[in-house]
Amino acid sequence: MTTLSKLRGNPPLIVCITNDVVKDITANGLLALGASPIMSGEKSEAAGLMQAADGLLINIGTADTHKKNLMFEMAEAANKNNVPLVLDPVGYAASDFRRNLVDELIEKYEFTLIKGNQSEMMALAGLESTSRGVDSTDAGDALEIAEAAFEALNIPALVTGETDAFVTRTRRYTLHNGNGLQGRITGSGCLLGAVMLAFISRSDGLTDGALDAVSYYNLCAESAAGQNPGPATFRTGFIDALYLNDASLLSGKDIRQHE
Ligand SMILES: Nc1ncnc2c1ncn2[C@@H]1O[C@H](COP(=O)(O)OP(=O)(O)O)[C@@H](O)[C@H]1O
Ligand SMILES: Cc1ncsc1CCOP(=O)(O)O
Repeated sequence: MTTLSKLRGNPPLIVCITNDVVKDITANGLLALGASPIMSGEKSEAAGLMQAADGLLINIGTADTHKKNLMFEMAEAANKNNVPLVLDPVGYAASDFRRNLVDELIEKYEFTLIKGNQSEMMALAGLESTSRGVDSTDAGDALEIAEAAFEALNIPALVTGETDAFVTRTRRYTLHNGNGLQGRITGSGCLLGAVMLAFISRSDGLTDGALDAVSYYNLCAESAAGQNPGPATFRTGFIDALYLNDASLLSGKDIRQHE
């Protein structure tokens, strides 16, 4: 059985502590895919939610002091219950608050995966970045950035952009599907973190789950872009594509393994 069929047959509960901009697209994207999203804003729910959860996403896009405490409580409960934990360091270099929050999260908790765009991951890896906000302003070598991020953080790392790169302790890949319209809607990086958790929670291994997730997601974007030339209809078509396609779409994946 494919990971996508397993996911659809047994929808994973994905808890999303995510930013205020993308809550809607994250919930709708996960539901369309076949997963079960829940957003939370209350730290006293952490123990109970993490006993039932199949994944926890921490996305710092609109974090504040209240959400920081919530993130710590949830991450601790996720680690206690061995719940896969993904970190999206949105706008890492944009402020000291964001940098300190992410650095503290990484120091305190065990993350299954960290994913970010080139600018975010460059800054995290200690490389010089031109970043100012939440969008990537850099155009470097995705694989080199992912390697540098893994080396600096010791966490499996996905760098997103026109080319995506995934690096673990033993494996290095680049992924070449996707469409430029993904950069023209807000939330396409944020939703990907949640989708990755859904796949990882139903996959036999982190790498297979991560590669299937990114490829399926980006192939859905390609198919939606074919029929929707502008961002607003693309966004709708993309959610439809997450629902309408099945694992056979993955025959179009373009993944390259590197030595
Ligand atoms: N120019 C592009 N061509 C193809 N895919 C893209 C392009 N830009 C972004 N993507 C895809 O969009 C998703 C979000 O990536 P990115 O825009 O880098 O993240 P963020 O929204 O966090 O800045 C990823 O799945 C990535 O592969
Ligand atoms: C615009 C914005 N501001 C804070 S979070 C956010 C959304 C970022 O979403 P993505 O990085 O997935 O495009």
